[in-house]
Amino acid sequence: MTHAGKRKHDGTARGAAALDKVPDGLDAHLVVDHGTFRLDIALTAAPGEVVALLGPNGAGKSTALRALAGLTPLAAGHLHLDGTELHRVPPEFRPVGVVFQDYLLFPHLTALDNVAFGPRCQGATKAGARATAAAWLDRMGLADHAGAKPRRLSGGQAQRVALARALATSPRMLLLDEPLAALDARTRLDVRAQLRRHLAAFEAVAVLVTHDPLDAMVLADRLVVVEHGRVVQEGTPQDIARRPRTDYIAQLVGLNLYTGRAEGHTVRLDGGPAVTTTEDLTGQVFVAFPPGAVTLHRDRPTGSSARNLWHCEVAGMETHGDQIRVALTGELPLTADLTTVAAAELGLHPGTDVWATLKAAQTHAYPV
Ligand SMILES: Nc1ncnc2c1ncn2[C@@H]1O[C@H](COP(=O)(O)OP(=O)(O)OP(=O)(O)O)[C@@H](O)[C@H]1O
Repeated sequence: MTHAGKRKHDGTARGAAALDKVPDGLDAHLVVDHGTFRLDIALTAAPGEVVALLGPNGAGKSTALRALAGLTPLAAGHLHLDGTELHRVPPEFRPVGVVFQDYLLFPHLTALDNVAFGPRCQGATKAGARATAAAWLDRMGLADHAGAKPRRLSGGQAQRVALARALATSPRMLLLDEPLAALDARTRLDVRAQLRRHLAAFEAVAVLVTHDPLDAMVLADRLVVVEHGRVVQEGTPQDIARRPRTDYIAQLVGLNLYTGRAEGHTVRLDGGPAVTTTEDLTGQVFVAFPPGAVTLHRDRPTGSSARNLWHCEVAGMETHGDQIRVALTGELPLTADLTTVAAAELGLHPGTDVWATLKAAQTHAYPV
């Protein structure tokens, strides 16, 4: 992947001038006022980079995407794409392609004419636009469906036509709103893999909005997590999964997450007990551990090598994949994953008194 900031410097005056140029890609500060809801996020993306806006319902993701597309006005901030101020460019003249959640294909046009629509609007001849559209449909593996009307396309095919339609205009920024949300689970798997390949081949900026962490992690190079109209964390999927900074993200990636004050290998959790960790830190920290790292016992264990031991009560249980996810309250509220056999052997039910152990090596502490 290219990166906007990394420009070659040839040491000449021209090289120096190029360095002064505003970097290519997206540089936005989006402020949108919806009365009771205010969006205020900074967003950057380099050409070739795929950025996912991830967040719970109502976080402001669609509002951000609409602002990027020019469909919602900015109350303040700026919107630069490849050094051009897009803010004042009418939506139809922006070099931006949008794939909407329900694709919004023209029902009366064939797949080919849906895709040809953009190039035609950009001034291509009818034959030229159709040739461009045919090439895109071919690239999407849809050459055989060029003459089909949208109602005859499957969800996955319609999604690819919508993507082809957005890409056929050679946009400098591709916006995707919940690109896989309209698909059933089986189709989703295939379409996700295809979309990943198309996004990887796309050389300009791509921003996608999703509340599905798997879509975000698979499709994006970088995640920007939005809650209540603000960015709460951004980074690579790996970094976010390893070091969540809010409860929402911790739940998303399936980790128990706490804050506390570290002194060496001991973290005194805010309003809770101490946790022994392998990291040697000082000051405010996060402590995270996966539910699968917790072991439950009916009797207080003796001789366990685990450094952490808490007295808890089962608050609830639910199936989680092929495991049982147990919610615990007590000394430390936490979630534990057990095999069905282990849960049966322990005879767990809401209200059961249990002891939870956790090895220091399975915790992860990092500065706030
Ligand atoms: N045109 C509008 N006028 C007033 N309020 C709006 C408008 N559009 C969105 N909102 C409000 O802005 C907030 C953010 O909505 P938005 O659709 O951007 O969230 P989201 O993160 O995309 O959520 P979802 O995942 O449910 O689509 C919500 O509280 C919503 O009610």
